[in-house]
Amino acid sequence: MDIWVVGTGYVGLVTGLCFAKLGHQVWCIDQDKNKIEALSRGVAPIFEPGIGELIAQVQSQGKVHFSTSFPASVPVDAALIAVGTPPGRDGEADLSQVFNAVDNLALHLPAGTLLATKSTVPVGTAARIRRRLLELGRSDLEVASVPEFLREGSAIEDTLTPHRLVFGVQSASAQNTLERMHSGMNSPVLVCDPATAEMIKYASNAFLATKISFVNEIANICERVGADVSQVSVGMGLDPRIGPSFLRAGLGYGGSCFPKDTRALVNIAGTVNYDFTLLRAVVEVNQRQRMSPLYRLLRWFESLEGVVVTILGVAFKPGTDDTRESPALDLAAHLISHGARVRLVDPVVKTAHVAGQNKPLPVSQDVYEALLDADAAVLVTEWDAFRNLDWTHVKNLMRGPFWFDGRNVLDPEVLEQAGLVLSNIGHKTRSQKIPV
Ligand SMILES: NC(=O)C1=CN([C@@H]2O[C@H](COP(=O)(O)OP(=O)(O)OC[C@H]3O[C@@H](n4cnc5c(N)ncnc54)[C@H](O)[C@@H]3O)[C@@H](O)[C@H]2O)C=CC1
Ligand SMILES: O=C(O)[C@H]1O[C@H](OP(=O)(O)OP(=O)(O)OC[C@H]2O[C@@H](n3ccc(=O)[nH]c3=O)[C@H](O)[C@@H]2O)[C@H](O)[C@@H](O)[C@@H]1O
Repeated sequence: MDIWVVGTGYVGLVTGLCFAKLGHQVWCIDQDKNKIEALSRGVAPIFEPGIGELIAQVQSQGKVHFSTSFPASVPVDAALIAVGTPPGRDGEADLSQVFNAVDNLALHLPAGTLLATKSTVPVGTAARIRRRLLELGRSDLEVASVPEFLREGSAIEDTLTPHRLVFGVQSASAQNTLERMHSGMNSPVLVCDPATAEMIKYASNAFLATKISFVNEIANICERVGADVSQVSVGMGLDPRIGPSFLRAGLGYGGSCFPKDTRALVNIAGTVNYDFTLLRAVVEVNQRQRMSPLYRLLRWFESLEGVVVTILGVAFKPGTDDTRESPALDLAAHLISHGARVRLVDPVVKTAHVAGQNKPLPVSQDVYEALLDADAAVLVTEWDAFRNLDWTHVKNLMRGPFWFDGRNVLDPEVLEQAGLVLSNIGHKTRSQKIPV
């Protein structure tokens, strides 16, 4: 099949490459000239495991093409919209990129082509797209919703072998086009109407976010009653009705999707006069959770004026260079506003945009250099590179012994043997010095 993918970000690029790997002819179209130039030279504009090799493979087979404009006289069976849907002022999804893409596609797609959204869009967007196409005199295009469920860091595997495919369609021919497009993927398929498909995407992200905020609340209570949240999670997860995933307590969820999609769903509910009380609480808990290292540091130092704090991890999770809504950036901004001197270290992120700073902050790639003369350290992102440090060397490098493990991946005993003091989330504090 001939497929156009509009938007070559974390979703569009991986989607386009994976369809090319499945044997389709794919055009990846993006308005960002730098991205397209890099991709045309075989250079990935994002960090994602395996992406460089996949670009090389499908480019050498002539299966993928990159362009800033819509190709003329090129056949196309389906166009996928994978542009951004960032949060607007009240948390609602800003659909300007989506409708810009729709307007452009309306000028270029031949009659009968399927136009499907991969972007996460509010319920009712497919209907709005259909109305927009009618205004533009394009009632001859099919509209569908094919939400994307990939995770950054395992995006290629998630795309080639998804846990499920959701086809939100209104006609047998749209369903047929999507089935041909995804043939080769051995995944369960749910066929439904577009509004239901759009809701499945938001409901899934909101539910996962709810699990995370729930376990974080449990963690905070564990600290106060002397229980161990890691074991609580294991114990809960052994029940197949609960399952073990998304029960890792920590600094809460970040990234380009959970924070924005939870707020967008609260907003969607509001537009139909429904107060999504539970999800509002999930969002609030997440925001509060991010601040736990700040409060712990304030109790340890009393004042943070001039205190040097090293933040380990700037990406919102390991395996990606994405810093959107990363807890590290929030924490850095708050520490700086309390007078602390913040150092950042991450294996792949090179600079960080921290609120209140007029230029991006540098991010070191050398963890030992970043810890030299630090008064305290906070692990925010659980990159493997931070798990097995030479702790005696770390102790000798640092000016103070205080560590906060925001992801519960460090062994308190090992750090204590090296003379460090470790505080983490949801465990009884071993050192009397650390108040909960
Ligand atoms: N990042 C993720 O892990 C996932 C994201 N999603 C959803 O997928 C959508 C895209 O997300 P990302 O790929 O992360 O965004 P992104 O910001 O990385 O990429 C969006 C791309 O679209 C391009 N673009 C914007 N308007 C355009 C237009 N009119 N024509 C051509 N190109 C245009 C931008 O230049 C950019 O390269 C969002 O709705 C997001 O919620 C869904 C599942 C996973
Ligand atoms: O819509 C999206 O964009 C995507 O959002 C998430 O994927 P992603 O944001 O890449 O990352 P996750 O692995 O889900 O982690 C999200 C955040 O939750 C945090 N998390 C995750 C799991 C957990 O147990 N605890 C926890 O705090 C992570 O640290 C991270 O900050 C979903 O998992 C994908 O299915 C979805 O497609």
